This record gives sequence, structure tokens and C-alpha cells, in this order.
Amino acid sequence: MSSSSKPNLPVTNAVNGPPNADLVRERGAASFPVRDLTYLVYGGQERTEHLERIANMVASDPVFRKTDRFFLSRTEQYRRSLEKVRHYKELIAKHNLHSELDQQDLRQAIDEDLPIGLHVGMFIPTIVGQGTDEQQKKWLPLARAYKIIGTYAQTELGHGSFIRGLETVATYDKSTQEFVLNSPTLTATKWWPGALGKTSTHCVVFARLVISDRECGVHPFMVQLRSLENHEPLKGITVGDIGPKFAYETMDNGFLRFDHVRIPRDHMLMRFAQVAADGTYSTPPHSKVSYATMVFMRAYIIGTASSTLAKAVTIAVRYSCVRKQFPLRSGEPEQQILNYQNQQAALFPLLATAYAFHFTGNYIRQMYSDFVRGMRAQDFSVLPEMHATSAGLKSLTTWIASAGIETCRASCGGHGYSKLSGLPSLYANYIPACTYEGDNTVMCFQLARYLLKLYGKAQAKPGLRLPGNVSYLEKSTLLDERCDASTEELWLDPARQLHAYRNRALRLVANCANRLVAEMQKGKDEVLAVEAIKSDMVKVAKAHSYYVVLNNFVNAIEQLRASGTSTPILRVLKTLCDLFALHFIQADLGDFLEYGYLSSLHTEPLHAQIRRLLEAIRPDAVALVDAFNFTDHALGSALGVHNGRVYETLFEWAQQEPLNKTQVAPGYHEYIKPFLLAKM
Ligand SMILES: CCCCCCCC/C=C\CCCCCCCCC/C=C/C(=O)SCCNC(=O)CCNC(=O)[C@H](O)C(C)(C)COP(=O)(O)OP(=O)(O)OC[C@H]1O[C@@H](n2cnc3c(N)ncnc32)[C@H](O)[C@@H]1OP(=O)(O)O
Ligand SMILES: Cc1cc2nc3c(=O)[nH]c(=O)nc-3n(C[C@H](O)[C@H](O)[C@H](O)COP(=O)(O)OP(=O)(O)OC[C@H]3O[C@@H](n4cnc5c(N)ncnc54)[C@H](O)[C@@H]3O)c2cc1C
Repeated sequence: MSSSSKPNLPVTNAVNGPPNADLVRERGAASFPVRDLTYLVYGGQERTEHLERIANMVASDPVFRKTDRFFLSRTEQYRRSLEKVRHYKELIAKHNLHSELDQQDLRQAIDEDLPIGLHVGMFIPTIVGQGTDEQQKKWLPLARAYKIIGTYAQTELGHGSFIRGLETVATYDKSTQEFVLNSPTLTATKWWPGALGKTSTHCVVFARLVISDRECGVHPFMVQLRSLENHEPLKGITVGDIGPKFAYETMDNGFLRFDHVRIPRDHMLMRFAQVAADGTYSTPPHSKVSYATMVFMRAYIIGTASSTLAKAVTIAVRYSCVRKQFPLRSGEPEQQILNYQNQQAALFPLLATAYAFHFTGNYIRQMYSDFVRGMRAQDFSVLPEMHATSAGLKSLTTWIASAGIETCRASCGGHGYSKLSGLPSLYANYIPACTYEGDNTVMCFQLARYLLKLYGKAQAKPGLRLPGNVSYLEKSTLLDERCDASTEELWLDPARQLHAYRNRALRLVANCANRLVAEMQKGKDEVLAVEAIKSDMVKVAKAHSYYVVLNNFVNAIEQLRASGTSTPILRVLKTLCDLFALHFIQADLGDFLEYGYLSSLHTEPLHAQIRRLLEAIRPDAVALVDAFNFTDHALGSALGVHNGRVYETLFEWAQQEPLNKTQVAPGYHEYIKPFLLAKM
């Protein structure tokens, strides 16, 4: 089927020449208009074309090249990322990209962990969310114009998850109307904040507020760290880079200590809690409102899980189409490895998941903007749901995306292990998403706790109405219901798929609740009883989050159907949604079998249907990854190049290896020559 409009062919870093014939053939045989799916993913034709213009501008700009990144030292990588920051600013001015959205598009296209990420992603949002109108008026123009660069300094050497355990102190001095910031212990040292080490001039510091020996909890303070004239740290401030990490070399994650540093009273961000000149403290309207930036970032992280996984899958699917190993029978041509069922079983569920997460990203964005609208009107009622849902989805999506990138890497065989595949650095730079903005396990406890509370309420008060995604907690009769998908066809029914996920989630919540009661009946208090069910709480949070992801995917397809989306697109999305639903039942089959929700009567047709879905996706696999519309620059992979000239590109890129600069190895004269035969 032909596209409804021609794509702007991505700018390529690949070796030029005729494209790989298999990719060309597969692209020509897609069952749906690829371009239309791209428009659907990116929000329409106009928006897609705008993104393409920016992506192509970045991809063709030598400052943003990525191909040198593997050959640079840590310090050189940091310098290169600063060069990119400067150029990013120049492009904003040159192309008039002053809106926040344009700048976000540009950063996304640059596709690097720049040391202004925290400035844009957390420093500015914290001023916006936590600053008074006057504070915003003072700081935002400076921050938005990059006259100051800031970060978010919360985590310390001794504490990250347990925010109430932070040790940095801000003591109010009524006589001068200042706060005195101090790091009383080694473990009070701020540790990890991105761009803190070398880049930032300012930061929002989270410190325990003390007024006349009274502890008032952790609050945000605006602090200048470095001179704006020479970038030297200011008096009383010790700051630096925390040293080598798993990856993330472009980012100067830092440490920071305060030795009785004084800041004016109006440097406490006082939108919700205030300290008056005489030291009178006014409490915030919600005790966790100062944690709002983290909720914002968790929502953002959920949104990026789809695109990150989509990149890995694009690389692996294109490569698997080009790569051939073994004829089925002797004398026959070798098979594309994508024709092997095991390869499809590894990659296609991840392809389906990348699409599923796309719709989850849309869902959380909408939920977040509703929440912000409420907060502006002093309505914090949605905060618990927003916090719990985003905590759970952040965990599930980052765990699956991280594991998925590694699956993609492994499925590319030896070449997947080459950094030139793009997959090792994609993985290494992505996996901290499972830790930052809340360790995933700790985040799961938050969602599980919320679900257990609501379940308890629903049990205590039959007829209570719970919010949409958790309304299944009202229906304990669901626990008596069993799966009736006894044929392959029935497994394609979204209602049945959702029933299975809801049933599993409810079952796990109910079991957890029962175990909590049982632990308490054994004599434990509630705190210790919770400790005894913690690993089950992680399962509860994941089960609920799976349900939310599937529910969003099913709803999105329904909405697309209602709005007149073409049948071929609906068909392919439905196939992906089915595969997502069935694959993750298969992956956690024990959960569904354990309490008799499923039996072998249902599992046989389930497995058979999954095999069918893999077959159905196979002819469209290349088109489905093409629809993500990544430039070669964005993928940064010799295996994933759009034209499929994988071997030529690998060979050419390998020539850049510094070891290849000389024919004779460095060290040859000292270490090899002495023991080699002198002559043959
Ligand atoms: C929306 C999309 C927008 C798109 C725009 C994009 C723009 C982005 C631009 C650029 C992007 C740049 C890219 C940057 C790359 C990423 C870099 C990563 C940088 C990383 C930064 C960090 O890691 S910052 C540090 C993060 N730290 C944490 O996350 C710490 C985790 N810990 C906690 O959150 C809490 O301490 C914890 C939840 C664990 C418990 O808190 P505690 O005080 O102990 O409370 P507790 O007693 O357990 O609970 C009491 C009560 O409060 C509830 N609660 C807890 N937290 C919250 C909350 N945040 N909100 C609401 N309610 C909360 C809790 O559930 C309890 O409730 P009840 O049970 O009592 O009802
Ligand atoms: C790349 C990167 C960038 C970062 N950027 C920033 C930044 O810009 N600003 C900033 O302030 N911070 C930043 N951080 C810090 C990050 O937010 C924290 O590391 C994160 O919140 C996890 O906290 P932690 O390190 O204290 O882990 P810990 O809480 O020590 O976790 C260690 C283990 O203990 C378990 N655990 C912890 N508590 C419990 C519990 N109550 N019950 C059961 N198990 C538990 C966890 O599940 C985990 O397995 C960054 C971290 C990284 C890796």
C-alpha cells in the first residue's frame, strides 16, 4: 500500500549507496500507510513536518555529530556537550525557537544528556511550581535566558529515597532575616544532582528548615553556588564532580557542601509554605506539595520510555531484516534472522510495548495537566492519585524499557555488543531512569500503599465510588470470575484481556490486604506487617500498572476508531495491542494460573494466538519501526541505518577507532617486539 504522503527522508550518517534490497522490499509491502501512522504518533502532519525540520537541521549540523562520542575521554565528552549547549542557544536565536515546545523539540533532536537538562527539567519547573509570583518574576527571566544555570539538589550521600532523612539544614536567623545553610555531617553532602559539579551557577537546595530550634520539615531554597564573573565557587561552598559512573559521561553529576552559607529570607521558595520576617512559619496546604517537581519529572520519564524503547526496537528490527544466517535447507538462500520465530518473539512484544507506552505517555500528560490546573486553583485532591499512578507507571515503563533495550542488543548477536550498534550506550544511559526520580521499588510501594488503602475503604464501605482506573477495587465479586477465553479468537477480545489484567491486579491487592491483616493478627503492628509483605507490594504495583497501560491502549484504539482513523491503521494497532496484552499474560503466567483464573484450557489457545500475532506482524515489522521516523542521527547506530547498509557503515565507522591511526600497535616496541621472532 502506498503512503498518503511522501516522508522527508531522514538525513543519514550511513554510507551512501543503493539501499538494502530486503528493506526496500519490506517497505514496499507494508499493509498500512506508514506516513499516516507517523502522523498519528506525533500529533498530525503539521507537527510531524515541524519535528522533521528540526531533526534534519540537527542531524546535518556537524556540532551535533555523535559518531566521535566513543573515542572521547570523559572530560572531552563533557566539553563537547557544552559545545552543543552553546550551539543549541545559537540555534534558538537564529531560528526564532523561543517557545518551550520548540526548545523541547530541539533538545530531543540533539538527543544527548546535556548539562542543561536539569536546568530545564527541574530547576525552572521548581521555580514555577514552588516560587511566589515575585520569586518567579525575579528568577524565571534569568533562568529562561540562561543568564544563570541551575539544578535540583536534593539527594545526599546518606539519603536519597528517604527525603525526610535529609541532613542539610537551613536555620532561620531572625536578626538578619537570613537562612544559614549548613552540611553538618559527611552524609549531608549533596551527591548526584546533574550539572551540579561543574556547570551550574545556582541550584534549588532541599534542606530541613529550623526556626528557633523547631524542625519544620524539608523545604526548597534558591542558592547561588558560583560567581557569575569567573565561575569560582562562592565562599562557604565546596562543589565538584562525583567521578566516573556506569555511563552518562556528558553529565557532571556533582557533590556540594555548605559551611554556614547565608542566603536572604526571600530565597526560600514560598509559594506554599512561608517564613515571615519574625520567623512565623505557615505550613503548606498539602504536606507533600514541595515534592511536585518529582511528580512532574516522573510523568516526563514515562513519556520517554516509549521513544527510548522504540529506538532500540528500530535498530534491532532493521538489522534483523538485513542480517542473514543459515538456509532452511541446503541450496536455498539464507534466511533473514527476522524470519525466525524466536527473533520475532523477542522483538515484536517490545515493538508492541513501544506503541503501548506511547499511549500511556499521552494519558499521563493529560492527567498531569488536569492536576496542575487543579493545583493552581488550590485543589490538591488529585495529588494522591497522580503521585501513586505516576510512581507505578514510572517504575513499570522504565523497567520494561531497560530490559527491552538489552533484549534488543542481545538479539543483534555479536554486532549488538559493538558500541557502534548504539545499543550499549542507549542501555547504559537509560538504566538510571530505574533509580533516579525515585528508586523503582520504592516507587512501587507508594502505588501499592495507595491501592491497599482504597481497597480497604471499598471493603469497609460497599457502594463507594472509586476513580476510573481503580474502580475495579470496588468489585470483589470479580475474584470469583474466571477466564472464559477458551479459543484463540476469544483471546482477541479486549474486554476479556482487560478482565484478566483487572482480575490479577485485584487478586494481588486482596492477597496483600489479607496478608497484612494476618501479620497483624500474629501480633505485628502495622509498620512491621507492611515490612512482611513488601515484595508482594511490588507485584501489586506492577500488576495495576500493566492494567493501566493496557486500558489506555484499548481506549486509544476505540477513540481512533470513533474519530475515523483508517482501517489498515486500526488493524495494525489492534494487532499490536493484542500482542502486548497476551505477551505479558504469557510472561507472568504463574500469576494467572496460581489462583485458577486460567487453566491449560486457556493457555494453549493463548500460546497459539501469540504465535499467530507474531506472524501477522512480521510483514509490517519494518514499516512499524519506520513509522517512529527516527533519523540516523537519533539512532546513532550502524546496525539501524535507514538505508540498511549495515556492513558498509560498521566498517567505515570502525576506521575512526584511534588504534587504527597507526599500522603498528602502540606499545609494540616495548611489549610485543621483545618476545617475537626477529625474522621468518
Ligand atoms: C508531563 C510531561 C511534561 C513534558 C515536559 C518535559 C520538560 C522536561 C525537560 C527537560 C528534560 C530534561 C531531562 C532530564 C533527564 C532526567 C534527569 C534525571 C534527574 C534526576 C533527578 C532526581 O533524581 S531528583 C531526586 C529524586 N528523588 C526521589 O525521587 C526521592 C524518592 N522519595 C520520595 O519521593 C519520598 O520520600 C517517598 C515517596 C519515598 C516517601 O516519602 P515520605 O516523606 O517518607 O513520605 P511517607 O511517610 O512515606 O508518605 C506520607 C504520605 O505522603 C504521600 N506522598 C509521598 N510522596 C508524595 C508525592 N510526591 N506527592 C503526593 N503524595 C506523596 C505518601 O503516599 C503518603 O501518603 P499516605 O499513605 O499517608 O496517604
Ligand atoms: C544518574 C543519576 C542522576 C541523578 N540525578 C539527581 C539529581 O539531579 N538530583 C537529585 O537530587 N538526585 C539525583 N539522583 C539521585 C537519585 O534520585 C537517587 O539515587 C534515587 O532517588 C534513589 O535513592 P537512593 O540512592 O537513596 O537509593 P536507596 O534508597 O539507598 O536504595 C538502595 C536500595 O534500597 C532499597 N530500599 C530503599 N528504601 C527502602 C525501603 N523503605 N524498603 C525497602 N527497600 C528499600 C531500594 O529499593 C534499593 O534497592 C540521581 C541519581 C542518578 C543515578
